[in-house]
Amino acid sequence: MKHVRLGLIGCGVVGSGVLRVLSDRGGIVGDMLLEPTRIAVKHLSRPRPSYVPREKLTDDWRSVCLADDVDVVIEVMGGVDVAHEVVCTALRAGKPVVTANKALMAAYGPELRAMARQHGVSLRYEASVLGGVPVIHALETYFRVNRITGLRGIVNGTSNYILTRMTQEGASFADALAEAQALGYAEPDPTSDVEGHDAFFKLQVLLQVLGVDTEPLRRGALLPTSGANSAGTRPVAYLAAPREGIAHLTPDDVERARLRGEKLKHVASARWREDGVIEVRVGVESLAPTDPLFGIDGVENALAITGDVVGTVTLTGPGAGALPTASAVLEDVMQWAAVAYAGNDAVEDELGWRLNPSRR
Ligand SMILES: NC(=O)C1=CN([C@@H]2O[C@H](COP(=O)(O)OP(=O)(O)OC[C@H]3O[C@@H](n4cnc5c(N)ncnc54)[C@H](OP(=O)(O)O)[C@@H]3O)[C@@H](O)[C@H]2O)C=CC1
Ligand SMILES: N[C@@H](CC=O)C(=O)O
Repeated sequence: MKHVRLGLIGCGVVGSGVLRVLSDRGGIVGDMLLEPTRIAVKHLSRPRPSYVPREKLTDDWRSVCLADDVDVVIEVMGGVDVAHEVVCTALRAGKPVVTANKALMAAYGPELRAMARQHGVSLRYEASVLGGVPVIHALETYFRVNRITGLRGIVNGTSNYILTRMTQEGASFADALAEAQALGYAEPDPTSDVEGHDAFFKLQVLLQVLGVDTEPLRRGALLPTSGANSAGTRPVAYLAAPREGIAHLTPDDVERARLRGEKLKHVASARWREDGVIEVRVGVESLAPTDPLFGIDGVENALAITGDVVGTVTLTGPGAGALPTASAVLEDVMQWAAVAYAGNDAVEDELGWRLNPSRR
């Protein structure tokens, strides 16, 4: 049995979820023994669940990234600036990294992937989009025959949970948000969820996986009235309308949609145009029962991927929460381990093909 030593940076909702899964299974996942050897947190004295090995806690994340007894660094602390330093430190030290951090990947994805390649190590981020649903894996390894022409989804569990509770139970926005926080769905700062930032980050990560230039999105750039054509070889994405969240919605808005037989949903979408420009929208839509996203309720997420040959394929599943996200994090660890320990180079080639133009 192969022994894989994990260094966790962060032990909140997601980090604790990872430790709970490992504790429940005695560390054995497939043919690997996964052992958390070091765990970095911010507040050493904070109460933790019983399955968190307190003797392994430190408030020095750098020592975890550089430790000889850490084979893989798992970044589940959130935020951007320190997380960026964490991931760069680990990659430069030759450690593979698994992260759940979409804010980080939206801002620094291209740089971090390049750094990982330069140092010959793996960087995986399945948990950053759609929680437990393997959508990044699907986009990286499948859809080669198809030219993708559209992505459309409900990609923020907190917003969907709030809107569902308001629609079905008449709950107040504040109560539903408090529930989403208690259930571990919301970001440490839930403004990111309810103002649409989180969904926007996730769409940027997905577009990056598909080789799209997301730099204008990072700047919040709206589609120029002219001259938006892609001059280069890569498609370029722009916002077709300002990003919108759900925080401005009133109970009356929700009720009016319900009386029409519709539901208000927070939807993120990207549409590929013939001229190489991709139009991105992140905002509220009133969905009719015929819409494939109409039945996606609660913390459930969905992504409809449209290809020119297959038509539309929709992936759905739990979009947030400790265990679904821990599942995605540990699947990434196992994906890396399959390459590193089983010598299965084909897996690495599969996962890297779309990001490395020489493999296209
Ligand atoms: N919650 C979810 O459902 C999902 C979350 N994610 C992503 O996962 C990441 C973590 O989210 P979540 O677990 O909910 O967040 P939490 O706020 O629950 O946990 C954050 C953890 O990071 C630790 N931390 C913060 N700053 C530092 C620091 N400087 N050094 C060391 N540790 C630090 C905190 O320490 P302490 O405990 O001491 O405060 C805490 O343990 C985010 O990027 C989020 O976007 C992705 C998918 C789903
Ligand atoms: N806060 C996020 C967590 C998962 O990415 C959400 O609600 O979707």
